Amino acid sequence: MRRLTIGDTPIAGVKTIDRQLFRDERGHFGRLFCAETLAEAGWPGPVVQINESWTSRRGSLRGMHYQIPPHAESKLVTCIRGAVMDVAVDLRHGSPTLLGWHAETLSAENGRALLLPPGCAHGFQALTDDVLLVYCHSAPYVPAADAGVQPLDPRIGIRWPVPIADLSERDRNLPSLPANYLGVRF
Ligand SMILES: Cc1cn([C@H]2C[C@H](O)[C@@H](COP(=O)(O)OP(=O)(O)O[C@H]3O[C@H](C)C(=O)[C@H](O)[C@H]3O)O2)c(=O)[nH]c1=O
Repeated sequence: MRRLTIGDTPIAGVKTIDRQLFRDERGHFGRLFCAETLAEAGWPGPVVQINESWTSRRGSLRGMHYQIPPHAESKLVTCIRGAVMDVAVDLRHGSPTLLGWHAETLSAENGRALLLPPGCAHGFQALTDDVLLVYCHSAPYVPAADAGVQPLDPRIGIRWPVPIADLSERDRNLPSLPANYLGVRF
């Protein structure tokens, strides 16, 4: 069996990555990234930065974030402690699924990760306390390119599963999309 198994989602380029976890009486061992396999899933090049994100409370929500061109990035999100509902939103101009969203439950237990292509905003809600995510990025963080859309925007309509606990000031104030929103040319 392959260490990383790629799955499609209804949004082009958004892929599930199922990680084989080798379990024994000590615990488990699993692969987080494989250039050869993830190239098949559309990963564009080297991993440029790796980040961690720790969220203490169930219900906390982070997102929806993306980097604007020319700093758009692919992102691989892996949950190594706890569980989240992880969400991708399609913001690509001309995409047949523009403003569509897709959610996956990522957890340390299920070993599932989510790969997002450039042009998709990312966010998640913690389904447990004490959640730890690892992010692989295909482009560096550029503060001036750090953009976001409102996670509670009714035009997107993400159904967050549990009552929202913590939401940052920034995320609370992210813009909702205009009625004539056509997406971003990535
Ligand atoms: C994304 C990023 C942020 N930062 C700095 C900027 C802030 O001073 C601090 C916290 O950033 P932020 O409040 O944007 O963190 P989150 O709200 O967890 O956002 C992240 O989680 C959402 C769901 C994502 O998909 C993004 O990867 C990322 O935006 O880290 C960096 O130094 N490097 C980075 O790559």
